[in-house]
Amino acid sequence: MKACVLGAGSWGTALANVLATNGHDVVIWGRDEAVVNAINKDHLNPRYLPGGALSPLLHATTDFAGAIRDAELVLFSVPSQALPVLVSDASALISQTAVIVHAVKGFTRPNNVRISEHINLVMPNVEKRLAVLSGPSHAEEVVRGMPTTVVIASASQSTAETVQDAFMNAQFRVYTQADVVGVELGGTLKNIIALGVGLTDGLGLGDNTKAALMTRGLAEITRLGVSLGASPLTFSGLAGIGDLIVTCTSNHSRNFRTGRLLATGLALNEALEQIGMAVEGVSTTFAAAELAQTHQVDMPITTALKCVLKGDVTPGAAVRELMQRERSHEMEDVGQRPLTHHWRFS
Ligand SMILES: NC(=O)c1ccc[n+]([C@@H]2O[C@H](COP(=O)([O-])OP(=O)(O)OC[C@H]3O[C@@H](n4cnc5c(N)ncnc54)[C@H](O)[C@@H]3O)[C@@H](O)[C@H]2O)c1
Ligand SMILES: O=P(O)(O)OC[C@H](O)CO
Repeated sequence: MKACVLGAGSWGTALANVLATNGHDVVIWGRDEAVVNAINKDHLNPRYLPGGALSPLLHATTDFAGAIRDAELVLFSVPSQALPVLVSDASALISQTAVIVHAVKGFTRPNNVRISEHINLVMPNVEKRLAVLSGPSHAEEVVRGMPTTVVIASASQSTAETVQDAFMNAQFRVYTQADVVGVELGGTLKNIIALGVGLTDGLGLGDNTKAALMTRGLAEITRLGVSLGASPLTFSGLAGIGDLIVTCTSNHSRNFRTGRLLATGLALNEALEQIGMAVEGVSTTFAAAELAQTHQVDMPITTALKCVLKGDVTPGAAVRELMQRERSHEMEDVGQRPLTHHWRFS
């Protein structure tokens, strides 16, 4: 299969490498000439994946149109903020029969639209050729061939299976799913919770706190997901709890590490500069807080984190506020729960 990967950062490089290892004819497009040259000459991407040896069959280019031309599979793998321009630029170049995949974990801003929703708006009639790749998968481990499982969701079973076949190998196991909304939202919303868990780690709080945030975080992202049309079951799968675990417990996670840096007193822009890569959880926190308001979904952790990111409250005060809300029944909020808590600082 002739495949084109748009985005030569950590995830685009790791996924392109999986396709190249599987024997596909892969070209990866990047805007940074130094990264492109390193992939072609040294079979490395030291800027984004230090030490990860790449397949010598993987070819990189800065020629956007040339990369897309004749591709049977086009994969978008850039941060969500870069996605809309890229989709607009690529839409007229992508073949009418190509399968389109995206691996982006975020919303478009400021309208808070899911990425596949955005692609469907810009490229009408692609829904049956469009798939989402998500799940617990740090690029650093994928490029080293560590056993990894992901999920491909599409409105078309045949498209999902085509993409499954393209990526699947002995180290990279791919499941299919029909719940596009749930798979997209699971991978996107877990980043909020990873930021929060990183904050508590940075504050020196314990494992009880992390487990509480992960569990109650899953409850609230599921509530929002269900109100946006996702199946609650998807949140107990790879794109839900699977990705939540890997992001909240790993030093590879840029979201987790950003939270930890914020707890040391760094300003948000300083923390993001230090990470130097996509930290989707920041814009996702604001997007989710707005969606929660619109859909009247109770998301106390997201609301507290939004206030911390805005600098309206310290991380310690946010934890205290979360712990001292009015008493509640754990399973009362499996479905949608109306907003009840009035935030002092929201
Ligand atoms: N890194 C991972 O392990 C991982 C795993 C799963 C999903 N994701 C998701 O994949 C998406 C991409 O993240 P990443 O980890 O590759 O980020 P990254 O920071 O490692 O790389 C981003 C890449 O996008 C490029 N880019 C940024 N702005 C651009 C623009 N305006 N136009 C063109 N290219 C631009 C950068 O040059 C870089 O090559 C994110 O939504 C992320 O959540 C990442
Ligand atoms: O490094 P993060 O926090 O963007 O997480 C990467 C992946 O989404 C983990 O599945």
